[in-house]
Amino acid sequence: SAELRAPPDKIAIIGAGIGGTSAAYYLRQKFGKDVKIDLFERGEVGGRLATMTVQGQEYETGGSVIHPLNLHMKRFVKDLGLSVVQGSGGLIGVYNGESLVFEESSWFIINIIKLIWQYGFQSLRMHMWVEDILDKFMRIYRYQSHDYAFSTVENLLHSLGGDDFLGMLNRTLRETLQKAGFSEKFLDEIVAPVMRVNYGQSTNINGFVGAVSLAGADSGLWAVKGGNKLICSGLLQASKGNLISGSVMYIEEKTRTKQTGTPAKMYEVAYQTGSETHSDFYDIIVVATPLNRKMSNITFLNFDPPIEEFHQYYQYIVTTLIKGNLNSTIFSSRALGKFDLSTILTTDNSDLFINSIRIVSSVRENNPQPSEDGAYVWKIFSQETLTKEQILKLFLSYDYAVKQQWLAYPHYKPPEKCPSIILHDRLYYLSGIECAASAMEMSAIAAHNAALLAYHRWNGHTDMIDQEDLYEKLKTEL
Ligand SMILES: Cc1cc2nc3c(=O)[nH]c(=O)nc-3n(C[C@H](O)[C@H](O)[C@H](O)COP(=O)(O)OP(=O)(O)OC[C@H]3O[C@@H](n4cnc5c(N)ncnc54)[C@H](O)[C@@H]3O)c2cc1C
Ligand SMILES: CC(C)=CCC/C(C)=C/CC/C(C)=C/CSC[C@H](N)C(=O)O
Repeated sequence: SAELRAPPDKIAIIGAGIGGTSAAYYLRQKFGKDVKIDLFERGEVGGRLATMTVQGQEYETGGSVIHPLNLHMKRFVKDLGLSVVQGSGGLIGVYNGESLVFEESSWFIINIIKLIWQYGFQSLRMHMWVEDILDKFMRIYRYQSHDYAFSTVENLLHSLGGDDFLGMLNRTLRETLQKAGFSEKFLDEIVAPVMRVNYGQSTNINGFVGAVSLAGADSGLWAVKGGNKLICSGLLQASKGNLISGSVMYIEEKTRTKQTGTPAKMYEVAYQTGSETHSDFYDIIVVATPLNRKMSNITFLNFDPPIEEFHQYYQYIVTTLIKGNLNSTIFSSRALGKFDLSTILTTDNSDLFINSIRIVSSVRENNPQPSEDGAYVWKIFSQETLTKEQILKLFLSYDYAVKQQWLAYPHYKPPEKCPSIILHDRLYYLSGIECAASAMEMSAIAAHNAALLAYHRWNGHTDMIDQEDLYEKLKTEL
């Protein structure tokens, strides 16, 4: 086996969302029990995995659904002894501002006939297109289980799907699907509404995130019982990481004399807790938050060459939870009691003030439970905060409304140039993977990769980084 250097004394992780906490978990696995791991978090553990309470029950307001083939998330749930709840099915409709252009039926066979009648076999072809991409995407688990790491997001994607995967970053989903022969009607009425509910954007997002978004409309989606953020607190605990509640302000490289008496290059992390400023020194840093002024506001001081400024614009989205009785007549002429849709998606129509609205279950239930008067909790995604007039238009009556604003995910604008993972010698950036696609599993994959990369670079194992033709090489291994 390859020779190992003494492990680092101290590692800092900035951000305790799913990216930061899974990085702590994998770094502990790689570097062993003696390294001190500090996680800096200025808000809540969980980050964009968060819940809000409506009349005593908690509901997801950020990252909510997990794909059945998201193997890191599945593994965390198993290792941490958590339970899952299955995504409730329910019927979906698509509203274009005037009428429902597509409406699911509770009869499976009627649905199939409807889909074929309206769109031919495009729905089936779309399913196969996504499945093919997912199939290649799954190669990452094999690479990571053999400890291989990548120094750029582009190298990682190339190892999974070659030039086709990189090409998807450079073209819009619409262009990609048009080339594949999908009709404008199908793109407008089925694909665009899925992009709006999942990423609050149009079909002009890059093809890769488009495919992830379509996977997010697959069946079998699940969530963590009690809230997805339980994974983050669980990983933090399992990794024996030390949580520091504070906001990191700057990082600077300095030469320090270690306890052994030898001088070493270390990173100073300066952070604020309340009105006090503190600082500490680290051998390795993993940045697990999007690096831009609005989101993390971290300055890199005196680096030579300087660390580039990141300007990725993040999409503003509002999640509103409302317990009430929907005024279904604005979507359909069907009598109030006969309206049976539980999700309404919308087409790309700038006159619409919502992206989607759907009935949700609390974090402890498999199925949504109405109150005695038949009111459900509805989750609405919108580009702006809903006004009282808009809420009154949507609901015949409502008891309660709460909202959460997000800079949710990158505003995708292909061609995408992904930020470097290696920002400096021992300074790693995990959130750059969101340029390809933002999802819980993407952050977990980036975290595993960053931990492997940090470990191999620390030990000089360059043969474990950016290996080409990995798929072919590993095919022959047992
Ligand atoms: C409304 C919404 C719905 C979504 N739905 C889904 C979904 O259904 N499925 C899915 O897979 N994904 C979904 N996502 C995406 C998913 O939530 C994110 O991709 C994922 O949670 C990102 O995790 P992260 O740890 O990389 O980043 P974050 O969760 O953003 O974590 C970064 C952390 O760093 C902290 N931080 C920032 N700056 C500093 C600083 N200077 N000092 C200290 N701490 C700092 C922040 O407070 C934050 O907690 C959704 C996102 C949103 C917003
Ligand atoms: C990373 C891979 C291969 C799959 C992830 C698929 C997935 C779960 C995508 C969802 C991404 C996302 C940002 C969803 C936001 S909204 C979620 C849900 N539709 C809701 O209404 O709350």
